[in-house]
Amino acid sequence: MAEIREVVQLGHPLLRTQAQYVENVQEQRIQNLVDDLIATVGQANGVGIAAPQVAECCRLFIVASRPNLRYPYAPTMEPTAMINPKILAHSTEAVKGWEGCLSIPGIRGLVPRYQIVEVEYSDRNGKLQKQELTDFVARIFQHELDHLDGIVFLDRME
Ligand SMILES: O=C(NO)N[C@@H](Cc1ccccc1)C(=O)O
Ligand SMILES: [Zn+2]
Repeated sequence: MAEIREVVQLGHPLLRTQAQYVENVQEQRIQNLVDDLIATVGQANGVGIAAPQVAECCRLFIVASRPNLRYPYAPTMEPTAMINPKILAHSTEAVKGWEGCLSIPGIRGLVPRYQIVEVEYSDRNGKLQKQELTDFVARIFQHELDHLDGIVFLDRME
C-alpha cells in the first residue's frame, strides 16, 4: 500500500504533466479559435465577429474595424481578440447608427449604442486590458458583446 501513499503525498510528476497537458490543449484551442475568427471576419469583409456566430460557446470576440464598402468611415485597427470582455462605464446618451450582422445577411438597421464605453478584457496573451472606446469601435464592441448574451441588433432597434 506504500506505493499508493507515495503518489498522493508527492504529487507524482506524471499527474502534474497531465494537468499541464490539459491546460496546454485548452490554450491551443483558444489560440486556434482566435486565428480562425480573425481569418473569417477578414474573408467576410466584416468589422467584428463573436465566437457564438461560429457555434463556439465562449466569451470571446474579435473587433477588426477597417474601412469597407458598408462602413467607409470605419477607423483602421489591428484585429483584436477580446476575451471575457465587459463594460466598466459608459456615456449616458446613446447615438443611433447603422448596423448589420454577418449572421443576419441582407438586413441593416439604425441601432442606439453608447457613444463612449470604458471596457476591460483579456487579450490573446492573457494580459488584462482596460480601454476607452468611442464611436464606431465602441459600436462594434457593444454589438459583439450582445452576441455573447444571445442578443442581436434587431432586438435593440426601436
Ligand atoms: O455581425 C457581425 N458581428 O457580430 N459583424 C458586423 C459587425 C458590425 C457591428 C457594428 C456595426 C456594423 C457592423 C459586420 O458587418 O462586420
Ligand atoms: Zn453580429
